[in-house]
Formats: sequence, C-alpha cells, structure tokens
Amino acid sequence: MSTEMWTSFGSLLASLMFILAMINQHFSGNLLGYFLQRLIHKFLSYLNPYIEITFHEYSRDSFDRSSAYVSIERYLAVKSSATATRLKANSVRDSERLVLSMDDYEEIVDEYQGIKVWWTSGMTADKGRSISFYPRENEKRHFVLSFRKKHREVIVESYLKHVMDEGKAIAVRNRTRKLFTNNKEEGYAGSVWTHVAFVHPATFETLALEPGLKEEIVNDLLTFSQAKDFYGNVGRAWKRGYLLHGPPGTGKSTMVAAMANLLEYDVYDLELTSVENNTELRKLLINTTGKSIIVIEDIDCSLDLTGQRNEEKKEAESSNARDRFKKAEGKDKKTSKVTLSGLLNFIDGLWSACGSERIFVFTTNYIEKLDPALIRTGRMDKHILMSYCSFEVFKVLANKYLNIRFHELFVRIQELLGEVAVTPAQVVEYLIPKSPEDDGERCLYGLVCALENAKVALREHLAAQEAPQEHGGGLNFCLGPV
Ligand SMILES: Nc1ncnc2c1ncn2[C@@H]1O[C@H](COP(=O)(O)OP(=O)(O)OP(=O)(O)O)[C@@H](O)[C@H]1O
Ligand SMILES: [Mg+2]
Repeated sequence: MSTEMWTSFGSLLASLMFILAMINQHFSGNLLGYFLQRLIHKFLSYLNPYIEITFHEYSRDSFDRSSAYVSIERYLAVKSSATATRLKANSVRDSERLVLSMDDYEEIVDEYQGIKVWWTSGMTADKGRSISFYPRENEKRHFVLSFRKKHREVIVESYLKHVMDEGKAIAVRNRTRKLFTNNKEEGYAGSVWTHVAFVHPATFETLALEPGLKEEIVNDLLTFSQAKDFYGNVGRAWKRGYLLHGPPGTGKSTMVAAMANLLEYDVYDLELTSVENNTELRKLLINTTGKSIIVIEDIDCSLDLTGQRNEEKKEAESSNARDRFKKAEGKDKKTSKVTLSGLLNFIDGLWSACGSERIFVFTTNYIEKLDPALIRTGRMDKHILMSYCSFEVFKVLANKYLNIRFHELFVRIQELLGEVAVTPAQVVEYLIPKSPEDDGERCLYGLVCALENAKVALREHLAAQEAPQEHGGGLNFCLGPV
C-alpha cells in the first residue's frame, strides 16, 4: 500500500473509532453498553494490524516488582542510552554505577531477526490508595510492546525470552559482587551469611603459573560457566570442584580471587570451624546463590576430618608449627560437630543440587592428609598443584612487577631456582621496590643475593644432616626473609 492509502486508511479508522466511542459513551452503564463495548473492541482489533502486550511493574496481589518488568527495564536501559532522547538516571541497589533508563512516555524501536518492535513506557496514577508510605508509590508504571500480528509467533516464542535473558545478564554484569562469610560475632542473629563488597585485584593476567596451566584452568572455568544445557542433558548438578594444593605462598587464595573475577561470581568463604553441626552446614548451603564460588581454605586444618576415619592419628603428627597454629585457632573459636559425611553431603549430596552454577574450592597445604572420599573426582573434579617458583613463573612475575622481559641476571636466577625451593610469594617480596632508588636491576640483584644465601644455608643444613632430601626439581628448602 502507498503512503497516501495508509493515511486515508488511518483517518477512516480514526473517524470510526470516534463514532464508536460516542456510541459507547451514550450507552455505557447498561447491558446494551456492555455488548456494544465488546463489539467495538472486536471490531477495532480486527482492523488493527498490531498486537500490544502490556507489562505492569506490580501485579495486583504483589508488593514486589514484577521480574519481567525489571528485566525489560534493564534491557531497554541499554537500548535507550543509545537511542532515546529523554532518559532517567537511577542508582541501583547492589551496584555503584548510575543506570540510565527510558523516561515515561518515551518510545524505543527495537529490531529482532529483522522484525521491528516498538516499546513505550507509561504510567498511571492509582487512585484507589489514598495513603502511601513511600513517595510516588501510587504511580504504576508499565511497558507496552507493539508488533505486527504476523510476527506474533517469533515475538512471543523467541523475542520475549531473548529480552528476559538479556535483562538478567545485564543485572549480573552491573551488580557489585560480594564476599560472604559465615564467621559471625557472638550473639549475631541475622542471616547465616554476612557480606562485604568483593574487591580483589587478582586476575589470571597477574597470576604467575606454569606455561599451559593458566590456559587449561581458564578454559575449564569458561567451559563450565557456559555448560548449563550440558549439565542438564547429562543429569548432573551444575557445579564443579577444584582442589588447590601446594606449599604456603604459592598463590592458592589468589587463584580463588582470579577465578571469581574471571567468571564474575560471588565468593562464599566458608569457615568450617564456625559451623556448629551438619544441619547448620546444610542451611548455609541452601542460602548460597548461583554464580558463586564456595571456598573452604586450609581444609586439612579446618576440622579433624581425617581423624574421624582414622582415630589413632595423633595431633602431634601435625607436621609443622603453622599447621598446628591454624588447627588450634579453629578449635579455640568453637567446637564444631561437622562430620566428614556431613561435608561430603554438602558438596555432593542431594542438597548440593538445590542451587546451580556453583564452584566448590578447597585449598590445602597437605593433600595427603585429606580423606580420599573428600577429593575424589566428582567432588573435587580438578586437582591443581600450586608449586614452588619455577623459572617460567619467575619470568611472568618479573614482567608484571618490574616490566623486565629479559636481563643478564636471569641466567643465574634460573640456575638458583633449580637448586633452592622458593615460593612465588617469597620471590615477589624481592620484586617490590622498597625505596625510590630500587629500580628493576636492584630488585633482581637483591633476589640473586637472597637465593645465593639460601643455597649456602641449604648446603650447610644438608651437610649437618648428611641426608639430602629431593623435592620436585629443586631442593626442599624454603628461603627465609632477608
Ligand atoms: N603464582 C603467583 N602469581 C602471582 N602472585 C603470587 C603467586 N603466588 C603467590 N603470589 C603472591 O603471594 C601472596 C600470597 O599468595 P597466596 O595468599 O595466594 O598464597 P596461598 O597459596 O594461598 O598461601 P597459604 O597456603 O598460606 O594460604 C599473594 O599476595 C600474591 O601476591
Ligand atoms: Mg591461602
């Protein structure tokens, strides 16, 4: 149809609508009026080539904002910041950023699979309520979606789902992530988890790992986060377990932060010693949300989990002072009645499937102390050894901390790293400038001296013992502070 034909069709429609409205007004309030009204609606919808769907902010019997309305609002906010001329700026709960959205009575045109749709925002004043507790509570907002009748199937079946999914994804991107803890003050009666904003600068970019390992972990994490359908199809709960083990200061906790930053997940730092019993443990699990990492640090020290299976193991066997300290620290706080089976059920039992998209991470310095059932595949799917600093790891650190890719001292450092076992945390300590005069070369020189000293100390130590011990590639000696 030409433009002129559309215009005359439009004016004919408008005149008809006017006449019908007059008839409607004249007969309103009686039975004839009711039938006339229905007739008018039928007639108008027959002529109207468009369909309109209204999404109200509040449903009749709920005080909560409709989740569909909220998702549409977020979706349109992104569209409107680019196209609409009148915008509203709001600060949103759980986000530090200002969010722009379309103002009332604005219109936005969206396109989906080549189909044009029109969104308008509107508002009606609710005259029913005379007293309101909140400002503007009586204003009821809505969005109206209009599209051609012939596109009904695509819009209803596919476009609306696309809008809802996008809206949810935007909410996840915009929120401030949280770090939860179950370690509460004595007498605290609030929710089982308390939280602060999760802000940690660690990323996989800054984490120094063996070549190939970083890519492997990143790929594994990204594949997991996109595998909702896969887990559903194979009938598994959408969760994955990581066991990070290795000596202190090798980057296990830093890796957890990098994981959370990569996937934009919240972190639940579960302090097992503060959990009274298995029931409380289950309650904590139920109160976690999706898109989260549930981490139990130093799992070997948190509870005497191995002891429950192997009674005769003495505490005196704890191999070093740091370990004993961690264990004692936990015991002082509270006597926990969490059992190994309670923990196994927490990770892999029926209740563990009540949420989705969750990663469980255990960290430990002593993998050999853990009960095999706790770390079997399916519970802890991926075991990652975070080991002493190799030359490859050192090169990443030197590049990050000093912006040095190669230096003549590197050759000596490579030799020394093959002879003394030092952790990345210890190496990093020498790569941080301590005074304005500390340039890259001075830092590297300081590291070489410290490694040389450690080598001498190690020789003397071994000579005294006359029993050399091999550990991995280097000798098992930890470099002390300078
Ligand atoms: N692989 C690494 N890459 C970059 N930095 C590292 C690495 N390992 C350790 N660090 C640095 O050392 C510090 C301590 O590391 P982190 O706390 O992650 O060690 P950890 O393995 O968790 O130790 P622990 O077993 O004592 O808990 C971090 O602040 C980080 O800066
Ligand atoms: Mg740690």
